[in-house]
Amino acid sequence: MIPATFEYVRPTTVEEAAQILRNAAGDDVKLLAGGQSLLPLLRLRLAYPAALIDIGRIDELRGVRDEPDHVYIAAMTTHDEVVKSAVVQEQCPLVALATAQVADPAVRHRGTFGGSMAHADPAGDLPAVALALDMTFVVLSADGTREIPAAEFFVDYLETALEPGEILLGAKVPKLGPGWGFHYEKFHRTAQAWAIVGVAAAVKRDNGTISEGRIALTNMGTVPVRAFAAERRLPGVPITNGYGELREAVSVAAEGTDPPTDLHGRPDYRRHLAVVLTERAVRQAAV
Ligand SMILES: Cc1cc2nc3c(=O)[nH]c(=O)nc-3n(C[C@H](O)[C@H](O)[C@H](O)COP(=O)(O)OP(=O)(O)OC[C@H]3O[C@@H](n4cnc5c(N)ncnc54)[C@H](O)[C@@H]3O)c2cc1C
Repeated sequence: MIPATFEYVRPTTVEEAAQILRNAAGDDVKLLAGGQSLLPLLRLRLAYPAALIDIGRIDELRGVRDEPDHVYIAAMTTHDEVVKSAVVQEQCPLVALATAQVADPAVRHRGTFGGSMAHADPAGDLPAVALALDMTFVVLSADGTREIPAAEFFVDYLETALEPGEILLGAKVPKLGPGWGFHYEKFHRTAQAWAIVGVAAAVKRDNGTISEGRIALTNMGTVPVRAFAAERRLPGVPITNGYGELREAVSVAAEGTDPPTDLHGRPDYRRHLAVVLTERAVRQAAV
């Protein structure tokens, strides 16, 4: 289908984009990042904004910065740039591991880190990573910048804590330091498909046991979910070949989730997958 008619503007600075957004208050205006989620919605006429603000030419919204206690990933950094960033690979490898599993190379060259977070698709791979790593989102609002912890950012299906007129500038990814291992386990039909269920795991190892773990689940509800019940059971689990204690610890991984029913599975199937994939993710992260 052909999208409904819309105005198109392409600012070159964040301030210009913010001004256009402010002037358009009340009108249905959308930011256009990589277009990989928004353009299909337009073509299907599931969205028909009066205007699109293309932020693709704003240089200050691109890039990765290595700061003393965090890595800053700017919103318009493409998935491909994130995967290839040496800073991301070294300082926050979970982001690189998960982003490498987003869609296919064509989508990764256009789609952006910030677009994935702002779109907040529960089947998207990066929101769960944001939760597992306790990222902080940096947002430009009418009164200046404000910060939103990942735990408060994803509000509902395709809905975030971003207010109308706000622009996601980027995210701070805390550096977790030595001893941590990471893995993103994704169960999908084909190599480039969306997750039926995904698991982001960060595990701290200490003298042959797990001393701390963080687990977040993709597509187990309308928003990504932290598997706190399983996390609480991880400290003290030995990292051995048998892993009987690990299996026992992660058996509660799906507790508190509300997975969807769709063509790819019912909630009980997804809960089963969440447990199996959590065991795999933690095991991989711990070695
Ligand atoms: C075939 C296909 C397969 C895919 N498979 C996967 C997959 O397996 N895993 C996965 O995680 N994703 C997948 N995606 C989605 C992809 O990751 C997109 O990149 C992502 O969902 C949206 O990013 P974008 O830059 O294209 O944003 P856009 O589509 O341009 O925008 C999405 C939404 O976010 C808003 N927005 C964008 N940037 C900002 C900002 N800076 N501030 C405020 N609001 C903003 C827009 O207004 C819009 O509402 C797939 C997409 C396609 C087309």
